[in-house]
Amino acid sequence: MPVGKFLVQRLRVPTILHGISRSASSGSMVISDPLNFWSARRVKLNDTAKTEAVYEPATGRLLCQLQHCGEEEVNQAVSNGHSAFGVWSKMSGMERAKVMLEAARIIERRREEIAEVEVVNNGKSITEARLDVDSARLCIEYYAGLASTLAGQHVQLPGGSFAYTRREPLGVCVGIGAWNYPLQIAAWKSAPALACGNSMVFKPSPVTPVTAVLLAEIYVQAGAPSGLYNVVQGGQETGMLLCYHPSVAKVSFTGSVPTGKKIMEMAASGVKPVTLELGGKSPLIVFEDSDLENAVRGALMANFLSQGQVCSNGTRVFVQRQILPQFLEEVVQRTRAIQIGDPLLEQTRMGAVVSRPQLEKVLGYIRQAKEEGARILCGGEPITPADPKLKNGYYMSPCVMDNCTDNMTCVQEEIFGPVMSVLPFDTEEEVLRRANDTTMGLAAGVFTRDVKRAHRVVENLQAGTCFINNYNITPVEVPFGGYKASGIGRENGQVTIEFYSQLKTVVVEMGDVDSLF
Ligand SMILES: NC(=O)c1ccc[n+]([C@@H]2O[C@H](COP(=O)([O-])OP(=O)(O)OC[C@H]3O[C@@H](n4cnc5c(N)ncnc54)[C@H](O)[C@@H]3O)[C@@H](O)[C@H]2O)c1
Ligand SMILES: C[N+](C)(C)CCCC=O
Repeated sequence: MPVGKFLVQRLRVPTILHGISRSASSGSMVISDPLNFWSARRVKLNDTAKTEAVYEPATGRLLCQLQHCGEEEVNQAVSNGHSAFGVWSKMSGMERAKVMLEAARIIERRREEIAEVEVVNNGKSITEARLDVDSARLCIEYYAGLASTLAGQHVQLPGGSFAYTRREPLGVCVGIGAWNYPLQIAAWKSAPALACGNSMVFKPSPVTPVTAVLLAEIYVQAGAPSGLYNVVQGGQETGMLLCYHPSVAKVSFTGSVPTGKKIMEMAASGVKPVTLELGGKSPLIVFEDSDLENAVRGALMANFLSQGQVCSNGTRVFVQRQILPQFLEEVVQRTRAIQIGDPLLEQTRMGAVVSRPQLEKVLGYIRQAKEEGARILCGGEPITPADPKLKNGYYMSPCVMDNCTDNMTCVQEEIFGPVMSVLPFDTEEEVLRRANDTTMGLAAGVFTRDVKRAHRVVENLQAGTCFINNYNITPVEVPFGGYKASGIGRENGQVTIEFYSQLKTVVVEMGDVDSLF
């Protein structure tokens, strides 16, 4: 990692963020401005609004108070979205691209400060947060590039008549996000939506409400019409108001499977299309002929990014029995070496879990795994870093477990924390059956030097995204999404245009009407 380069950029950036005072050190950022956003500005709700405390995971300190939107505010945001849609949907793709590219340019310029805010709100390391900001920017750039390519077909009909199709936007799209990739999720949803000519009302997770609003300000600064991308804050109630809203054309959701099912039911009542990016319990298969060094690196990337709070994580690591001892030795050694601590420090590779309840939940899974017979090879303990300002933060050591079996809770359920379960296997046929034996199917990975086996295995894996000899790489040019209960639709790549637009067929008669009556 070119840490030196990052450091230089960090020192160069301005230190003032709208409504946020900071100095690049955990425990010092203050967020005072309202976090709801429509009419091209931050909106303070009246004092009767429901509020919720938001914490800094690194220190456990109160970061801000979130005001939840109710029916009146959701109506205002959707109505703003509607007004913007009237303007934006009539602009050419090139005109829309210009605004989006300007937004991308602003994000690039403000990379460091945005990444720092993400760290303070989410707890992930600054190194990872920078990559998330890059992914958000790249996604906006990518869809800006596609905006002017949206086109229909011309179809010749008898007698000189013809038909054509128009690819049209849907209207006001709702985005609802999870807390693990707050800015990236907001960008992965808004970029294709806006490129297609839609407007968006986005609701971040109430745990991580801050950076989605920065994106809203950036779109406005880039020249977006007022109301093009709005942010309403809140939890389940606010989300439900959005899903049921009669003026909302589509819901794009990222979150857990149980919530995804509810979203689908609510959208069904209004016959609205949904994109669902849900959870996973993905397999990573390591064959005995793998490049062991790369397989170990891949297993770490598959389990410990973002404190293990990654939907696509390969948390069921199947290792062919012949190489199990060497694999475990290497994985454990490297896991023990992961630097845990203040997520704003350059050397930190694992920051804080997002919240106290999430930390307790993850530790609870580890306790249960032990009771069910798993052996803890390293980690799995709460940690109190030496720095006194971090003493109330939500830290734990990354955990590797073996002696796992397919029926254990830790192997069946999404833990969403830094916990790797290792399972031995003997044959390709056996591992495929076991890898697919789950209701979910977000991602999967295979490490092998045998190119034929690699492709044969991925062909038979029931997962929307498969990695060969790597893991958790998600370039914005390629589709990302799940099979089975892990989701519906895709994000990223050209195909996502289909999920944010609709086709209108126009039939043109050039002769007389040939009436049967
Ligand atoms: N597939 C993906 O791309 C992807 C990416 C990131 C996270 N995830 C998944 O997200 C989950 C973790 O995130 P989470 O805990 O924030 O998920 P969650 O399902 O609890 O919440 C997600 C969002 O839904 C909102 N919400 C909750 N109940 C709602 C309701 N009844 N109606 C409308 N909105 C409602 C929440 O406020 C939040 O904004 C994990 O399962 C993870 O795998 C998936
Ligand atoms: C960029 N990652 C690490 C693959 C995360 C994708 C989004 C899932 O949580």
